[in-house]
Amino acid sequence: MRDFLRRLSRHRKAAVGGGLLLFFLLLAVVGPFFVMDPSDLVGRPHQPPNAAHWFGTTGQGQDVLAQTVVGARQTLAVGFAVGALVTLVGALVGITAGYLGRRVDDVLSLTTNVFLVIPGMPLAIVLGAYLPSGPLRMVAVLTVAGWAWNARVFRAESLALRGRDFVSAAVVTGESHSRIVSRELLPNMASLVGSSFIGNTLYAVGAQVGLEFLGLGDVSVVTWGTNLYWAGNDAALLTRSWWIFVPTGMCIALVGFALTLLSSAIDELTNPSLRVHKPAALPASTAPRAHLEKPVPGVLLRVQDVCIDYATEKGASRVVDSVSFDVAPGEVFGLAGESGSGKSTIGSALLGLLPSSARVAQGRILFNGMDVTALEGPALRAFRWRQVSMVFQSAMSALNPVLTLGEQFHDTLAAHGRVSRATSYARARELLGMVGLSPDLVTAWPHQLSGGMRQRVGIALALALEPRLVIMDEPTTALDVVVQKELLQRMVELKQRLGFAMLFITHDLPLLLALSDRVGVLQGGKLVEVDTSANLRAGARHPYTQLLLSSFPHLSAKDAAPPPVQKAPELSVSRPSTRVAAIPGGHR
Ligand SMILES: Nc1ncnc2c1ncn2[C@@H]1O[C@H](COP(=O)(O)OP(=O)(O)OP(=O)(O)O)[C@@H](O)[C@H]1O
Repeated sequence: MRDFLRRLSRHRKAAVGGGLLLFFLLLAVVGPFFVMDPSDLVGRPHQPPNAAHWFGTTGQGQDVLAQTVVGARQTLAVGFAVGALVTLVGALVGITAGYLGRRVDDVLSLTTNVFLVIPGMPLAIVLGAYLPSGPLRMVAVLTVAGWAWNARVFRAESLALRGRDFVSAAVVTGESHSRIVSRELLPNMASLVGSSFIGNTLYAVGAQVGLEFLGLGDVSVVTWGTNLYWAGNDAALLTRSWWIFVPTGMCIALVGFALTLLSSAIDELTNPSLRVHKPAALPASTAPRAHLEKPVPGVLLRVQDVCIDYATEKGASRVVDSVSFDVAPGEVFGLAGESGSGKSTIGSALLGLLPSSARVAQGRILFNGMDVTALEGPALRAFRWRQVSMVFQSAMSALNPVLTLGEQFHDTLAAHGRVSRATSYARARELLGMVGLSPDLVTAWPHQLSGGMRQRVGIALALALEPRLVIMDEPTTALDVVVQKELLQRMVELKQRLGFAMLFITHDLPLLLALSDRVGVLQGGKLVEVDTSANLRAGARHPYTQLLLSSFPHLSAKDAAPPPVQKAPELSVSRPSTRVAAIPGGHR
């Protein structure tokens, strides 16, 4: 929390928004002591700004400056009170419904939905007509009209958090509901509470001014809303007395602007994908930008001295360091290394899929002589999938949940040329059959498939345009060993049939040795060893490769003795999984 507040204080939008808001708060608290009574008739009506009345006078001869300053007090007080109450009631109802579920959720959700279908403004007008006048009426009316959509947001968030491991852990350790809500759920919703409060305050200021402008507030009290009400009543527009409503209008707009900036700053600080990194965080790329050169015979992909940096708050962080390797046409090249060694980052760079916070700072990635790092726009889109495709790590989330499989194939094929739906579906059937699935699944939805089936669909999609290289980024993670084995067998058969090259990324070195022609081993972003699988099996040279190999259990007594391990320099190896996959003709 302290860290968040420190970052908030350094955020430019938060500083501007917070500064503006502080100014208006000071104006509301201290300002009224320094201006004349806003109700006194102090001059002639409709006087433009002059030395005695800096903002001029109203249609009745009151001082506009005094009305603007004094009006801030009640408007902001009601705004913040409603903001806090709407957030509190919404959070209470939403979290209770989402966390407790079942009956409680049914009742609270029904109540919330009833309030949601009643339009807010008419509800506020009706309630306003019956409640006794005064600022408390405004607070009550706006809270009743505004809490429901907030409850929806909090319910959704607590439903998402309720299923998380740390909440389950708290439940099984016997913690009380109130403790789980206050210690586990609420701290994880701090940013939502903050941005909801600011959004609700913005709603409250706008709705309050709107109601008062319509004459539904207490018109005898000076607020920004009643200032506008009286400006309308005194024909300020007809008499072109702009000074009567412009100052109040400007104040409302500036408070809205300040609250929006604060809300946006909280979003940016709490949502990693919105974080803005200073351009200075990444040094200029020194990668040459040659677009095309003569392809080298026997080399399909050439990764040449590639360095990749991520922009972080502490500056550029190098996660791939001077990596070089070649992949020949039809070859299976394995990239191994512990978690975080940079494997997926390299895979993403090959397809131009690095996030905006990352960049190839040095080196070249040549695909058949074409510099992939220099590709942009339509050229990059045409290159992806037709030349190089990818099977993604997460079988569960790689498919679009709202499209049938046939539509996803059609999307892929149509993105690379005009193709009728009938042709796409025919090709989809053929590809599904090729990966061992029933062609009839073309009409199925992703949620109807198991993890293994979805990953087969992922492979079929990757082969749809017959690319020359397929990147397999941990394609069998989260699948059991039997499905894993079937899937890899199928991939090997397809590779032999179709002749594409494969870049296989995994931390499972024995699996790679069984599957690949050659293997490169990454440690901390550096490629420490590249050799044929046969040579690595016979005896890895680098201590890190030896350590990776020795960390897997062996099935036969002969293999049980690990290869001699030298002390690995600067090494902290997280033990990879103990999966052993038997591939036909593969490793041991
Ligand atoms: N957006 C990012 N910003 C900063 N650093 C990042 C970002 N994404 C990844 N990294 C860092 O880059 C390094 C390499 O990550 P990468 O995902 O390529 O590793 P990996 O070897 O594929 O790991 P895994 O097997 O767990 O997927 C890691 O240290 C990671 O923390």
